[in-house]
Amino acid sequence: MGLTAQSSGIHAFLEELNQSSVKADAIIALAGNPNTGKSTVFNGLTGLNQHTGNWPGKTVILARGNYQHRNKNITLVDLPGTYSLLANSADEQVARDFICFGNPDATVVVADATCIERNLNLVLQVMEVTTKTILCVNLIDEAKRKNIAIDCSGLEKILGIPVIPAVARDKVGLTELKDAIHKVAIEKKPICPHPLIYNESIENAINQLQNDVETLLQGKFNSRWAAMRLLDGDATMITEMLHHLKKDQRQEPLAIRRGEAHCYE
Ligand SMILES: Nc1nc2c(ncn2[C@@H]2O[C@H](COP(=O)(O)OP(=O)(O)OP(=O)(O)O)[C@@H](O)[C@H]2O)c(=O)[nH]1
Ligand SMILES: [Mg+2]
Repeated sequence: MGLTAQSSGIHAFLEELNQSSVKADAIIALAGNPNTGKSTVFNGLTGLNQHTGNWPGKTVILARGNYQHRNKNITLVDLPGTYSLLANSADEQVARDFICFGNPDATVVVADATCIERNLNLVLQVMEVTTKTILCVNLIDEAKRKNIAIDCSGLEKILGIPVIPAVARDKVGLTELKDAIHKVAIEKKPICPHPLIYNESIENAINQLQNDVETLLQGKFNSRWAAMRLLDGDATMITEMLHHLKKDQRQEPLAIRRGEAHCYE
């Protein structure tokens, strides 16, 4: 596919996904801190049905692959490892842009059970962008070896999202993960991530901006999260949002559909 300045990045990647020979019933982002086992989860789910390519316009390699579960075709996108959505590197920008603007049907964050606190930073950020977040707590075997026990059902209650324990290297937990993805991305099972509440002055500033931001974005992406990025003065994010809005005025959104935001019980 020929690339132009306007078709580089997220839009070109979505066009490529759209033109893929396998038509997806759902597109799932696989995110997480570096070295948490994302690719092991990806390989465990997709087997040999994979394709690796460059993110258009950047020297970042991305793998995407497919699997079938309950007669549905699921496409997984294995994103580069990232500590934060407040992107600094090209890798982090790619992961951020796909989660924030690619509108995946669900985002699975793979976390390392041996250092869950550090990993939860990204989980909380993803939950601020999308309600359709699933947490996969991987490396449970390593955690056990270190006498660390993770209370996944407790985490599920605190966060308000599905939490699936896994040992991806031994394919443990992958069926449960596929079931969770099915519920969120295909059945549109309601999820209500518990929102992070900031101190009063920050919340006031967000509230002041959010209505105007909502008018501008018209539901294209999360207005609370966009208002926070404006308050941050995150220049690369603001540029990307503007680019995304201009692009949307010229053409209809591509293959990725908007899901409904509901509550997970
Ligand atoms: N013990 C154990 N090791 C695992 C598990 N899952 C993955 N690993 C190992 O952890 C290492 C990193 O796994 P990857 O799948 O490459 O991790 P990643 O998140 O894709 O890494 P980056 O793409 O570099 O961010 C590899 O050596 C895997 O074999 C697990 O559940 N238990
Ligand atoms: Mg990897």
